[in-house]
Amino acid sequence: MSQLITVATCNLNQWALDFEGNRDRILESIKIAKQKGARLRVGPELEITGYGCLDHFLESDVCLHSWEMYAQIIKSPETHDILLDIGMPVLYKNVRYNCRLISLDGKILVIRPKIWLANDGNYREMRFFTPWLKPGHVEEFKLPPEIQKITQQVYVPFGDAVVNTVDTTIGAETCEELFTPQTPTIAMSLDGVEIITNSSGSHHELRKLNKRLDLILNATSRCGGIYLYANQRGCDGDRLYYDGCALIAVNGKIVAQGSQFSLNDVEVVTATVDLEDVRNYRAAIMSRGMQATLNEVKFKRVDVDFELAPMATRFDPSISPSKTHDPFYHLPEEEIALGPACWMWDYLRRSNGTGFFLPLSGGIDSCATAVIVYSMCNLVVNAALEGNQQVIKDAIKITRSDENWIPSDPVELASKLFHTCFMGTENSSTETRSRAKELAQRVGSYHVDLNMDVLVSSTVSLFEVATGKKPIFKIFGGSQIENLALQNIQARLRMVIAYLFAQLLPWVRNIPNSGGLLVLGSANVDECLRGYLTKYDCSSADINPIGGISKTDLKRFIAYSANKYEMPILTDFLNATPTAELEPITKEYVQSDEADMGMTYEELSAFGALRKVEKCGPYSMFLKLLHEWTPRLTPAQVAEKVKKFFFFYAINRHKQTVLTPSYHAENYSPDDNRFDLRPFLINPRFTWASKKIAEVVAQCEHKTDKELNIMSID
Ligand SMILES: Nc1ncnc2c1ncn2[C@@H]1O[C@H](COP(=O)(O)OP(=O)(O)OC[C@H]2O[C@@H]([n+]3cccc(C(=O)O)c3)[C@H](O)[C@@H]2O)[C@@H](O)[C@H]1O
Ligand SMILES: Nc1ncnc2c1ncn2[C@@H]1O[C@H](COP(=O)(O)OP(=O)(O)OP(=O)(O)O)[C@@H](O)[C@H]1O
Ligand SMILES: NC(=O)CC[C@H](N)C(=O)O
Repeated sequence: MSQLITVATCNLNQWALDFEGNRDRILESIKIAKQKGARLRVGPELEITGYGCLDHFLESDVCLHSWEMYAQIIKSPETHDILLDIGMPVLYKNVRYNCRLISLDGKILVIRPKIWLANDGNYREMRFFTPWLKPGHVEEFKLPPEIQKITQQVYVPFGDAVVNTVDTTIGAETCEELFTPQTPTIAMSLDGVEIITNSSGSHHELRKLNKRLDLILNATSRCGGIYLYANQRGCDGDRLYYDGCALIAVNGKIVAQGSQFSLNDVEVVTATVDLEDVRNYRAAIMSRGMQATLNEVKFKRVDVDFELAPMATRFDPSISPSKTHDPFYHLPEEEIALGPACWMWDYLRRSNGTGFFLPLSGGIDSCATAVIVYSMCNLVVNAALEGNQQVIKDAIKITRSDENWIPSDPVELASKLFHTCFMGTENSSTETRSRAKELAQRVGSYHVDLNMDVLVSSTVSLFEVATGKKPIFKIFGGSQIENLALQNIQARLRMVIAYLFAQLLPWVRNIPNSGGLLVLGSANVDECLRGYLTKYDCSSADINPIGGISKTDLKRFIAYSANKYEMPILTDFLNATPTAELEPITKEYVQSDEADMGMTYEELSAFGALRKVEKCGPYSMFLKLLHEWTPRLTPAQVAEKVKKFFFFYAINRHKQTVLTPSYHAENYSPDDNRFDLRPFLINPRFTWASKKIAEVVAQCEHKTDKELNIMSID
């Protein structure tokens, strides 16, 4: 007979160190889970502190406040009558662990420390936590005195134990553990654990969700079982956007999937599932049965007198199992429209900002940034119309609006919080100026159109007076160095103007009690990688929503937005050649990004992925591209391109150290702060690798060893 149970997992928008806010969102999720009839509620990893506290985890205050919040949660009668799986750091024998605390009715059943910590890419868990390197091992943990008074317990099991209810067995897995070759799910499921919880702090990256879902579906398809995935969602204080997508899977099929991007701070996902389905599924696979019989890992079971299916002995026609459905994925262009927009909203409300200021050039990148702000305004309006009180409250606070105001039109909202500025010089074309103006009108931003030639010429004159030398552009006979200096001064002055306007525009507009605006930067990931930007110019902003996105993806996003938001002006941006407009335009010469860089944006994406994702140095990148790009290019041309890429990457690496914090979106991001740790003084000629590349080129060109005069390299 079927044994139906209702279980809940959730996406919570936690904020690092916001103990009370985090507590309230946890309480809210428990309340909703109970209202939906769930008997088990799972929350995200380190939900009490917020996942991204980083070195704050080293402060004993963080553990103390975690216990204080935890005590308030489990002591409240509203959180009783449901099994709770809550995440926080715990200090045991002076060692800090990243833990799950499973409790019922104000009593702790088990504390399960994370065994396999996340320590690559964006993650540094080993800096703050020690892994519990003893799978299956359990010890006794003496609770802090204040907690003893609340739970009436002195010792609780600490380690890799599972919970036995009257009717089933539950085990916890934490985020990264799902990504390991030998996931805890395998041993637990072979030992008869039927429900596995996974509490995550997992960030968004374009096109990554399928990896997470594949792992969950694959694990539950091979092992059978009910899998509850919980995740943090939102910007909890840095470059990452945790992308929720809480879900419930049974035997390789999804029965409930929460949203990936949303402005809802608390989203509870429930499903009604049948324990008998797990048993039937597993018991029908004989090979699995043999492995289970031979399995030596026996988990300590912590018994609790509680049923997940209290009515199982009687058929209840009002309860029916949730239906299975296919996984849902957004298109990458939708991910760009939604992820950075949600991140910016969290950033704006949590930084107590008044709005954004964006230097709008009439090119693709700043255009994409503007459209993301517009997308944010759409999300806010939709959430407000759905009655999201938190969003309405935040919107009123940010825009200093009347307390009865409800955002109902994205253009109106943008007109209150979004400011754009075209900063023209004599090198600007009328096309870029008018494109910027038209886009600003369409999205509703408060737009300033100015000319800054007087500023540029007076700065150059000052230099002339001080040194007696006058730099001139290359096309008028100047040297490369003069040409660069004349470009950079325009770009850098734009940054100074941007900060001045960001500070004073709300004052100009008589916005009451306003602070300044956050300055938005819009250098894309490829420009950053190649260093095709001026250090401390408009790329130096407060935050950059597109700094982790490739030019190719930004173009796809603009094409998608032209339809989605009915903005025909966006096709003009797509059709324009990307140009910095820092050099004079003549009949024979118009500056172009790709010509200037000596490589295309498409090539940059390929170099970027090979360097970072495939871990290629110059030599192995050359070998890989040799297979891919010949015979379209000769081996010598491939070698030239690879060397050129590494040359510019190396000479400009220092720029990464001061890049504006950007939304992390791309797996080949060169972000120096967290994701791509490299030296910033590198010999750009990579001499030894270059010799080895030359050797292969010669070999391909059928030259003899003698002709080559090859050095011994073994
Ligand atoms: N290893 C190292 N460690 C630390 N600093 C280092 C350094 N090497 C140079 N530097 C310093 O870096 C500075 C040179 O870098 P930087 O001032 O950026 O100047 P630079 O890289 O020489 O020129 C900027 C480039 O960006 C291009 N660009 C394209 C499109 C748009 C824009 C724009 O801004 O709108 C710019 C522009 O055409 C030009 O090719 C100097 O102060 C130099 O001393
Ligand atoms: N005329 C301008 N007015 C306002 N801002 C500008 C102007 N030119 C450049 N900027 C700012 O400086 C940034 C870098 O300039 P750059 O010319 O490199 O742009 P880009 O990378 O081609 O981006 P875009 O496609 O937005 O022009 C732009 O994204 C924009 O924010
Ligand atoms: N918090 C974690 O363990 C996260 C690591 C994991 N690889 C992820 O990206 O989801």
